[in-house]
Amino acid sequence: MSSPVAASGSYTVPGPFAVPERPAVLVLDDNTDLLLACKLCLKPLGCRLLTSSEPGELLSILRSQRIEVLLLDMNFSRDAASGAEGLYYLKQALALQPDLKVVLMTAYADVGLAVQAMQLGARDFVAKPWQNEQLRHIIARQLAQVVPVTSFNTNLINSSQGQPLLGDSPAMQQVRQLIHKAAATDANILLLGESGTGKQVVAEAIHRASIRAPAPLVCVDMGSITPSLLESELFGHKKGAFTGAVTDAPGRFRQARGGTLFLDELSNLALADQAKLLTVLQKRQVISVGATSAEAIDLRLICASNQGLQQLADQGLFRQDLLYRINTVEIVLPPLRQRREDIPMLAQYYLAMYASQYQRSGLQLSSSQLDLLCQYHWPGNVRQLAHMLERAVVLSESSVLDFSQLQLVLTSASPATDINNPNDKSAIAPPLDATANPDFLLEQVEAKTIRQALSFYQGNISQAAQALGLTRGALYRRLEKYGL
Ligand SMILES: Nc1ncnc2c1ncn2[C@@H]1O[C@H](COP(=O)(O)OP(=O)(O)OP(=O)(O)O)[C@@H](O)[C@H]1O
Repeated sequence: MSSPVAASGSYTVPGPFAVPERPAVLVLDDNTDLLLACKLCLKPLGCRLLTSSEPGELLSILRSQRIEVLLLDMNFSRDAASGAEGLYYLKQALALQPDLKVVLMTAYADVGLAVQAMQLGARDFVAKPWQNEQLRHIIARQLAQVVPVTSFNTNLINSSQGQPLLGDSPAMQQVRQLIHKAAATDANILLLGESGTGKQVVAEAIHRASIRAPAPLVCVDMGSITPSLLESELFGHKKGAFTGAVTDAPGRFRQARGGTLFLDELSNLALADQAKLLTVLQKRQVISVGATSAEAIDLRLICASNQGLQQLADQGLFRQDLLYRINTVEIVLPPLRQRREDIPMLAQYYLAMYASQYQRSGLQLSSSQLDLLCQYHWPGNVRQLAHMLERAVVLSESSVLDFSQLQLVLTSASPATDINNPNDKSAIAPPLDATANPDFLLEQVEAKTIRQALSFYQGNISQAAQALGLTRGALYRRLEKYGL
């Protein structure tokens, strides 16, 4: 890829991916050291950066120039800790510029304040002290909403604007370091880890932190593509190439031109299709179905799998040469039960997010309930935790969240397990108790069948969903419901 960074430092990606004007981020904090740290941290995003230590200047800055994102401290006066000043300036800023994307800087304990701020219109918050990578992702996520990258309206492409990668445990710090190193290169990356550990979040983070960020990130769930259409979906087709090909279609490789192609659930690829993918990667050229000439491709490839691809290669189910081609950098996402110290932060984040979304102010997480969350073994990882918080926010009748209404077995902590290891069954939750209420028998049967399907397909969500006649989304909802 030719470098898109011009001498001025502005992005000049040609063609449809050009960014018309650099958006501006204003950082407002009375600590000048922190302002400098923010400048250095956010510089790689390529946006215009303004800083001010004078909250009184906020409105005049907003009146004098276009600001897209405001990173706002909550306390300015000496010894102030209530956050009232931050809320005051937040309201003022949004009254003047309602589409301003405000990210607040809070202390960890300020979850109530963060909820209040998000209800007033703040878009996100970042807990101090932050990891640089985390702050960059949070701001990049807001910028992504004002700098439209080319998007393709199909169900194979994730339309979300991204999710900050949370977690400061030693395991996640190692992941961040790898992301940082890999993002700076154009290397192919393989993301491994159980379902729900954040592989897609990491893929988005790598894309956003890379030089290819202004171009599209195209996500393809290999498990959801009909095998007979795979070649056409990935490489495109010419009009008339087969019945139903009524127009030319570019295919995902071309759609990701200049950017990143994320192939999720790669273990679902049949051996014959693996050979085709390998040829494309070796030659760095694609040929549409029905076309006669090849076209060069320029993209970064990120692949993901919740099954160990080396194990599959050892069993002859995955091509070793393809594995070597895609795993230049390999990042293994740890299961949540192996980084329990991240659970409070994740729980608070999702509590604030869903409380804001469902307009439930004043919700609290008691320390005993938080302990329960920290003890649970979370076979569905962060996805399950997020769903659990959402459900608790919706169902809770008092201001203190209560997880007892949820049909999850939160009482027993299971040992650390590896879902990629077929011999390791301890990630499976204990069975629900039918004797407590015979009406649940039908649900028991459903839970058991799902467990069997998961065990049979060795944790492969797409294959299990297909075998059960469910969409992946419907299967995820059931996994969460039964605590599987
Ligand atoms: N570190 C994290 N910080 C914040 N949210 C996270 C994190 N990891 C995962 N999530 C959330 O959990 C959910 C699942 O994440 P994601 O889709 O990235 O998992 P995955 O490993 O790709 O799962 P699958 O293998 O099933 O596709 C998403 O809602 C995502 O936002």
